[in-house]
Amino acid sequence: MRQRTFLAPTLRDVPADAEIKSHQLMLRAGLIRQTASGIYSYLPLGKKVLRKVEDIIREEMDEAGGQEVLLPAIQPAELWEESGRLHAYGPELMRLKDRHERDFVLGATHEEVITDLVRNELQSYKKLPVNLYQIQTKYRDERRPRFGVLRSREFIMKDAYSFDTSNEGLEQSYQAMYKAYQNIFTRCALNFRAVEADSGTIGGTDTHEFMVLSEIGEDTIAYSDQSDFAANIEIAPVVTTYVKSDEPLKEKELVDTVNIRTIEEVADFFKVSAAQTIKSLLFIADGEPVLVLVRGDHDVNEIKVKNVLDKDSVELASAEETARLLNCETGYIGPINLPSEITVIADHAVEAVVNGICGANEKDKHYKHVNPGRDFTATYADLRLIQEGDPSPCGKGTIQFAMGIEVGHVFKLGTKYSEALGATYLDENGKTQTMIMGCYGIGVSRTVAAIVEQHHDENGIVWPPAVAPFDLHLVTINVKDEAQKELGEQLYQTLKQLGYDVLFDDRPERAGVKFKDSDLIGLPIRIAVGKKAGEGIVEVKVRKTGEMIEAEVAKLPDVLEELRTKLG
Ligand SMILES: O=C(C[C@@H]1CCCCN1)Cn1cnc2cc(Cl)c(F)cc2c1=O
Ligand SMILES: [Mg+2]
Repeated sequence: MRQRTFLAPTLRDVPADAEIKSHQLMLRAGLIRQTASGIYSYLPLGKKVLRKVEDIIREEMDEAGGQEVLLPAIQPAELWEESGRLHAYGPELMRLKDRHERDFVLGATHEEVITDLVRNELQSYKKLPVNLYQIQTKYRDERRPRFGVLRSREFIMKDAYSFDTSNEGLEQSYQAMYKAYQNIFTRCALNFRAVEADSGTIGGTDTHEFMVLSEIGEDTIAYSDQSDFAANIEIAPVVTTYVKSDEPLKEKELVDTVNIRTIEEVADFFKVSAAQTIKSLLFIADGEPVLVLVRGDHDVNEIKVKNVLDKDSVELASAEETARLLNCETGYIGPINLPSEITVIADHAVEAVVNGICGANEKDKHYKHVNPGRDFTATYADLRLIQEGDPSPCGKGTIQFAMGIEVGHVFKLGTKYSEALGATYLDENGKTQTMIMGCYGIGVSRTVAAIVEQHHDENGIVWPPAVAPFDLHLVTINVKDEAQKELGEQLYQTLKQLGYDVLFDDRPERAGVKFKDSDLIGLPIRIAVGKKAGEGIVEVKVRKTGEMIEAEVAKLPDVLEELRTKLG
């Protein structure tokens, strides 16, 4: 490809609203351009990388027994009505009407569509198990799109769906996908971890997220420093055991605490550590008020609260709701003298508090010498966020944190959708059975951004060869010099005949501009045709290491072959 006509508009300056390196570099190197908030156009360089990642995904999915399909982005609302999800999603699910005023949704995911297809086409156990996948654009109207294509409103996903006749079958499908994901992200040269995760709105049981380690990741991974345990902090179990002090229980006492609201203020006022205080948060779970207690030095894990209560929606009560239900403001609420309709659940750590402090459900008042069991009752569960230094739930080592970008998510769905949509088959005894499903997603466009996050330096992107938009960057330094021009043109043909995908910088630009653009675009190897063209000598540079080699043109094929083997 000749750069003179190639659409790769590079930018010298960092665009103002691009906060992270991958967003900045994908704009500056001419891979993407924003069309609207959270909506991007892929220019040729970006599209070529997308295709490389997609091809790696296809190879591994096909190898794992997947069959590629393509499902519609415009989905009849009736299917979402059948699954019960049409009204479960708010504005994030984009909706439209056709010319006949019929309702449709823009595909945020495809459980309904694929289950509808399978229920119509597969009726016998002989045709199962099956794994169908697609690589397709998804639409989710994120409230706050950010970080370029990492969190956009239109994005490319590989989504796969497996259909089995037994839980053992599902386990095999799940493991096959898990292995395929490990291969995919390894081939994309990503440093990633598979972590135990929460199945969220989709339901189902086991689920793992594939996280690319990165400081700008939005997810917190809790991992053991002495085993391969790793989990999204949302579900990482706390196994700490608490020893109750044997100090004598003192009489509960009501204390004036004017303007003393936060845990820090309370601990400071009573000259105790935060671990001596009880933090109370009022939640509304499917419309019912629930008071959640954690020790003052811990934080509530809202996903654990939701899972323990087994409710569809669990939200922190607003200040108004708190005032209405407890007749005081949030800084003074507590588990004592509660209206009877309010359930109290507490983290295990609270049970071991002796002579603690908590809000008195009265403005400017706290109780001290509070003792769980004597002064209030609660149902105890693991409700707190795990912290660095906590013992690992696997029993070996202690927990450390790392930030991650979720690029993959695999789920055991079970019969949630096949039940709702009646995807059944006749088993070997002619009995009707419900198919057992799994679903498996990869954020393809997000993976491209994650690769840039992990593969760049101060001069620009450093593409791993397997996903680079071109294999080689051939640069004629001075196109006005006959010898350089001639050799450049000749090498362009030779390298293409050797099977290399070559970006040829034949532009009448100054050397400095060409080298800056070349480092920014970041192809693995650059061949510069310069002053020694007359002697048949070119300069070969390895982008990743900066290594420079002067090579005779005749030896270039061998030099490149050697580098290709070394670079992988
Ligand atoms: O998508 C999944 C589960 C798996 C992920 C892998 C591939 C198949 N689906 C979960 N999820 C996430 N956000 C959503 C957003 C909207 Cl607006 C929606 F309507 C539905 C969903 C939704 O279902
Ligand atoms: Mg996910």
